[in-house]
Amino acid sequence: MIKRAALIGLGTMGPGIAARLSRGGLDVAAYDVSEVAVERACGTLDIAGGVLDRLDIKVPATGAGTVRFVRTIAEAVDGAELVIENVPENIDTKAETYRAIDPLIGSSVIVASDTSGIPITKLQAHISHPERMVGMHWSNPPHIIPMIEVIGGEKTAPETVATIRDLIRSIGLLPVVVKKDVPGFVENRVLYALLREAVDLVERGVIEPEDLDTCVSWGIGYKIAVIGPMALLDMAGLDIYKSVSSFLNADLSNRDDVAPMVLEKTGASKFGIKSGEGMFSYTPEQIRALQSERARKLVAVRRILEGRE
Ligand SMILES: NC(=O)C1=CN([C@@H]2O[C@H](COP(=O)(O)OP(=O)(O)OC[C@H]3O[C@@H](n4cnc5c(N)ncnc54)[C@H](O)[C@@H]3O)[C@@H](O)[C@H]2O)C=CC1
Ligand SMILES: Cc1ncc(C(=O)O)c(C(=O)O)c1O
Repeated sequence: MIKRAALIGLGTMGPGIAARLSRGGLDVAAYDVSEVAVERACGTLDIAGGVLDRLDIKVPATGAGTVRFVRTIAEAVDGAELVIENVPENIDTKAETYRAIDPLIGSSVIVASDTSGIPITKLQAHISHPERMVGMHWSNPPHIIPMIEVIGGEKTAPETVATIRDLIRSIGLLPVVVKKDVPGFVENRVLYALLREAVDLVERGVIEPEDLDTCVSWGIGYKIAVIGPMALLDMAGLDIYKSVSSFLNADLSNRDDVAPMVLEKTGASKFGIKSGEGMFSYTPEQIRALQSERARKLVAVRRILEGRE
């Protein structure tokens, strides 16, 4: 079983992934090109650890692993059996990272990408042992959300997929193997179908952003955590779905570019929480309060869904 992992990229996702892997018994060497990112990651590890305590995530009998922050990519991958690439969602940045790693690792090392949806087949073109490359798509916040997609590209060996699936399972997480390497895999195809429609409704003035969130969170969201989409079809009745989809599908957003509202905001550096303004505005105090309130609620909901309270 894999014991030593390298984590490359410590932005939004990295610290939570490091915390969860070490709680599962892995020793993690963590690296980022940005000193600021490393400092922030150091600061958030303990917070993530506290959340894992509240989730009752136990350490294995062999003991907890460690997180070691290192200064070079070579130190990070030295001795690692698994390298998790977690750099920005840009194929050139990812390819550059693989080129840096490639001469430093042996042919038995698995390289996993946390890409949100770039096909693994495209990524593995930039590495000399493509059979050892796999998608390992965590969901944000990664120390709280237990599901991880596992995706093989055209050249991924089935054993590589099986090893990552088994690793995820062995540390108490929920692997879902995606059978075809489609862009966005499954989670983000479903999420982006929802987000495209949500952005379109707000942009067309059908609803205010706050009301859109109330509608989706208390209508669909709350329900869908308990009853998944396939089960929901049976609960509603396929006859109803047939009738509604016969007129509604044609009216849903089929935009195939990025919505103007999103281009306008990103053009003005309004990225959301990371810049203090996006769809909504946030002060630093509000961000801290929101993050702890969200973690508290997600922990409580997860404990109930797992039948622990
Ligand atoms: N933000 C999210 O909700 C989710 C993101 N992902 C995916 O995970 C990956 C990372 O996403 P985020 O953490 O959100 O990105 P981010 O932009 O917050 O962090 C990326 C980090 O990578 C670092 N970096 C850039 N080039 C590097 C290099 N050559 N070597 C080492 N570090 C480097 C940056 O300094 C930054 O700290 C992306 O592929 C993204 O699509 C996956 C699931 C959810
Ligand atoms: C907006 C958005 N985009 C991508 C992802 C991802 O899973 O890659 C997420 C997420 O919640 O994890 C997301 O919210």
